[in-house]
Amino acid sequence: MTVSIWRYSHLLLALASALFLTIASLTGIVLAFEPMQNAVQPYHIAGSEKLSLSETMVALNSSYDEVLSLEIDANDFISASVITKSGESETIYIHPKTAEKLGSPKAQAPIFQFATNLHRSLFLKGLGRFFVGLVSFLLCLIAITGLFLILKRQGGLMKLFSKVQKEYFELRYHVIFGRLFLLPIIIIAATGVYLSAEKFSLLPENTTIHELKNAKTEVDLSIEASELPIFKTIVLKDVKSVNFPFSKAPEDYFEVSLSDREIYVHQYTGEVLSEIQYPFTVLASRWSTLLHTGQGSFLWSVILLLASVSILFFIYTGIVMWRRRTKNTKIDRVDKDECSHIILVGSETGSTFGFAKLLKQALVKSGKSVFLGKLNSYSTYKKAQHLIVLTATYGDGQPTTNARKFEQLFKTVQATKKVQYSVVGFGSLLYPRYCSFAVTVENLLDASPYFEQTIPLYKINNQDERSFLDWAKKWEEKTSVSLKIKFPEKKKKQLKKNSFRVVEKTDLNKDDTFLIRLRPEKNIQFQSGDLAAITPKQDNFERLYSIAKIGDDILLSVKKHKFGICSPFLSDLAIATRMNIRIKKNPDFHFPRQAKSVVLIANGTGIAPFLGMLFENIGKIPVHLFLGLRTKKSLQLYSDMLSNARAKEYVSTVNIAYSKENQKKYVQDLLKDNIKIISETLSEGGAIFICGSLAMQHGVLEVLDDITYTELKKPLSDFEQQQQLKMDCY
Ligand SMILES: Cc1cc2nc3c(=O)[nH]c(=O)nc-3n(C[C@H](O)[C@H](O)[C@H](O)COP(=O)(O)O)c2cc1C
Repeated sequence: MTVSIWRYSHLLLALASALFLTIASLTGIVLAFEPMQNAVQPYHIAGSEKLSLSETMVALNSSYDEVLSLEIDANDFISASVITKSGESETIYIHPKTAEKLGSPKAQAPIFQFATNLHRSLFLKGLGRFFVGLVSFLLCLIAITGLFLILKRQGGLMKLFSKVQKEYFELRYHVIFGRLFLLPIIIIAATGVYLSAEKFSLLPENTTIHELKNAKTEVDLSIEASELPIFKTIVLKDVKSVNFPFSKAPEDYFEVSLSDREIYVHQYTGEVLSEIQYPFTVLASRWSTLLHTGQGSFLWSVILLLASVSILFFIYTGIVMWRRRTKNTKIDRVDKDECSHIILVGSETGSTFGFAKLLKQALVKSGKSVFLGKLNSYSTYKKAQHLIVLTATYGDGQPTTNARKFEQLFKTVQATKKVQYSVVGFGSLLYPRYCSFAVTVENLLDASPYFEQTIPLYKINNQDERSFLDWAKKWEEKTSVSLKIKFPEKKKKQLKKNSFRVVEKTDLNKDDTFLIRLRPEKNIQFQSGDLAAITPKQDNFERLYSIAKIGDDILLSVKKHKFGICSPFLSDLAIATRMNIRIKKNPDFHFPRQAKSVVLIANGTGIAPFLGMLFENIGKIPVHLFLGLRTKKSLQLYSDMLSNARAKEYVSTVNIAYSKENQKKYVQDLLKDNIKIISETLSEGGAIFICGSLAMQHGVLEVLDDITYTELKKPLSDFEQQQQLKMDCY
């Protein structure tokens, strides 16, 4: 079955039951506290499970006038109905060894009574119980469809717990918590269904009845039951309840309920007069109650509590995801034949539509007429000049549901005029066939004489906004159409501002690049690879720079852009100037001191974090640096630090490619010359870090993919899933 069918089933089931599930979860949360509260009552005596029933009987007989019954609940609290020496009838918790009264069972607290009624029947008696049973069944189906969706997303059972693709918060944590709470939720739902089925007598009835043997009546009446061998061999752990004989008459007997069977025992001979093995339905019912209510287990009630909270979280995040998807996929009605710019989208969960809408807005702002549609609606476009395809890839390189017909349509719809095209692939490096449907579309368009490529296929990992802006810049340069794409401001976590002082700054080199060293005025915690968020005085926009930690200072490598704002601002700072910087932790980009080996790949100013990381390599693990620069002179800025690191054996090899020297070389070429280092690092679980421009990242990823396929017979995605690939590109 395709992903979309699972997804729609999951959504429909969830929508159908959301209200009842909310009530069931809220009351479930309240009810989870009941077994927790019970479990901490002081009525359980450690080690009592190992005592024999006979020992407790002796203690009871000597302490009370008469004993009517004994019960051991899920918390291992032992209660007895007794008539005391003063003739009062009482039900009390007892000490199993001394039969001393420990307390009295209390009635259920009103809050738990209320929650139980609402949880079980919504105060609607039979009808309510039916609904609750039905919703439990739907929850089972939701969990099962959810499991399939997670398996599809993660690439199978073996990868269930591997890295989850970076997405917006609600989707990402729907998946992360989904795989964590799936099992408890299935258990809650299945036991709920079982208990409801039982209430509606849908399960086979337990019809076995005791057939009593003829009990001996000529017996020695002086024998104490507690002395009988049978009661000495039964341990309290196995006892559920005991009904003591009504009278001393030999015809009256003990009714003993054990974990797996019920026995009637002659009170003078100990003979088993009848024995019934509990059928499966009784045991299943007992287990369902325990698992559904958490009775007797503090830990399980905590898990039930968390699972109930998680259901509310799934309802909330599910609604956010659904709203996002429907909002993004709403298409406005514009005549396709009137537009000069056609944007066609392949999107499953709506995020690609989000990008397409921003693109459309930017084009409209530039005075273009734009049609935005799905790839499945591909047709002829009378006035089209540009076609831009933005498409995601799903399920091992397949198109999205709304792009499935495109290939067929493209072959049958007869194009009528020449159109410029550009394809943007949205995908994730976690999947072996990265953006492969976009490649299919690119190839189809490329092969058609009616379509002419504006810029080559551009692949975007994890809906990265910076990459989309990079594509837009490239497209803009080629078409001279201004694209002012603005992503909506995200709510940023307010990071603490720290005051820094400029302590060192180099002159600009030939590439207009400089190093700037800033010292915090207070002691602060950060690491190389973290990000410095800098807001220049001239505007209010924050820029992120990957930092090196040198001593306690931060070191930035900055390229001054003529028409930039932040880089000229930094370049103009005088020594000793104070400024505020927020430090954003970037734990996925920290040097792994425990790794067997590390490869660092950078171009230009992307070397900055590595300048700090090298000096963290105190264990002197093999570290190979691959660096792409423009000219030999570009290296001067970093050469002292690199020589120092080499002298201290913090770096094993430094490989540099110059793109503007006679022998033009890029960092990708260096990797091709050092296949062994790359494949060994990956196969022994080491990490590869990439920092620098997005264009470099694209080239490097292609080479790495080739190396893993040819050398290790695995796709690069396998290593991305193992979190061996760490990237910070811009
Ligand atoms: C179940 C599933 C399968 C996926 N398969 C691939 C794949 O084979 N190749 C790829 O590059 N990306 C794959 N992705 C990633 C998506 O293409 C990527 O997240 C995309 O940005 C989603 O866009 P949308 O929200 O518009 O559907 C997959 C994602 C999911 C959830």
